[in-house]
Amino acid sequence: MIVTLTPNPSIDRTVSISHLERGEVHRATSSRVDPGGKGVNVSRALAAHGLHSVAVLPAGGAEGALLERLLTSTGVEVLPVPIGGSVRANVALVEPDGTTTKVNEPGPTLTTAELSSLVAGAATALMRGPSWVVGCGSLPPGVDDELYAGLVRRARAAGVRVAVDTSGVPLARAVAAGPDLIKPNHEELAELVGAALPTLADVHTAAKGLVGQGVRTVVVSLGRHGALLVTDGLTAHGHAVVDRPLSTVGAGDALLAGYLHATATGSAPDSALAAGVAWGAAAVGLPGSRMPTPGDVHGIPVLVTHHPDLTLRLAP
Ligand SMILES: Nc1ncnc2c1ncn2[C@@H]1O[C@H](COP(=O)(O)OP(=O)(O)OP(=O)(O)O)[C@@H](O)[C@H]1O
Ligand SMILES: O=P(O)(O)OC[C@@]1(O)O[C@H](CO)[C@@H](O)[C@@H]1O
Repeated sequence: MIVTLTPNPSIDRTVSISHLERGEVHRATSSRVDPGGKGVNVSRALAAHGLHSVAVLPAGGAEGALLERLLTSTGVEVLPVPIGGSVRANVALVEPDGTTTKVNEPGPTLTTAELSSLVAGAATALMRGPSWVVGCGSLPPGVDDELYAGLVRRARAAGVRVAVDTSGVPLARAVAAGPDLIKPNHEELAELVGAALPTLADVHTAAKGLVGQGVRTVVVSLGRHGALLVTDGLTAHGHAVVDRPLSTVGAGDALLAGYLHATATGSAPDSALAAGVAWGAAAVGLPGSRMPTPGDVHGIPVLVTHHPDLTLRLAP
């Protein structure tokens, strides 16, 4: 069983349009609604692969009720923490070539009592002895930047492996607490280390530095350039080609879920990287933030190398 903590979940509406024109009225060609938020997506992907997942999240308002209903119907066990505000709604505008423009609301302000209940909810789920606990996504207004660092400390005290996928100050604080895994994308890693990282060599050096600071595993997602795994004794790069990208929303969450699923079922880190890259590539080929099933992932060829071309220049 894997526990996810999503402090700022969402209802994701994905709207397909023929071409984005600033300031114009657009007629959608189709639209879909998915339960959203990074940890929610990790839970959905795990459930789609038959692994039990418990999603801890604040729930309130009509969107919160919809989120709970949609998520439960995917097989995820939801541990909702009631809040007075309403869960946010995020919108993605997708053009035919897969170009995605996203608008994310800040989310409801959590009161001190609601935040305490959320932390207590995560602690209760930890007591159930999951193979991993994962804290993912942005923090809503009113939530302390220390939230994920606190989760890392609690999980370590409970002997549970802990992963964090977030950005900015909350990520820096979590790193200082020494998590087992972080999954920044290229931009989040650059922000974390305070430097532009134009080549794979730069990304590798930055990830190595974080391992030196006490992060056990760094998995950097690099969009169409795949993902780089760095631990104390291992560097591996995984890559898969996607011919027709439909939507990249949630691809990083699918990658993380694939990695966690593989390690939870006994895979070594480099095999887990291959699984993660396959799940991420499968997600890119699906509409909206639909999470891949085993059928979607099956047969996707992934190239894993321990000696990647570090001179590779990464697209911004
Ligand atoms: N165009 C693409 N072609 C092939 N694989 C892709 C492509 N885009 C993403 N992927 C796969 O999905 C993974 C995650 O993508 P990305 O780096 O965009 O994550 P992210 O920025 O965290 O996304 P999100 O926050 O929307 O979940 C990549 O590491 C890669 O394996
Ligand atoms: O605003 P955050 O918390 O950074 O990201 C939220 C979000 O964009 O992330 C998921 C995709 O990774 C979506 O389901 C959701 O809308």
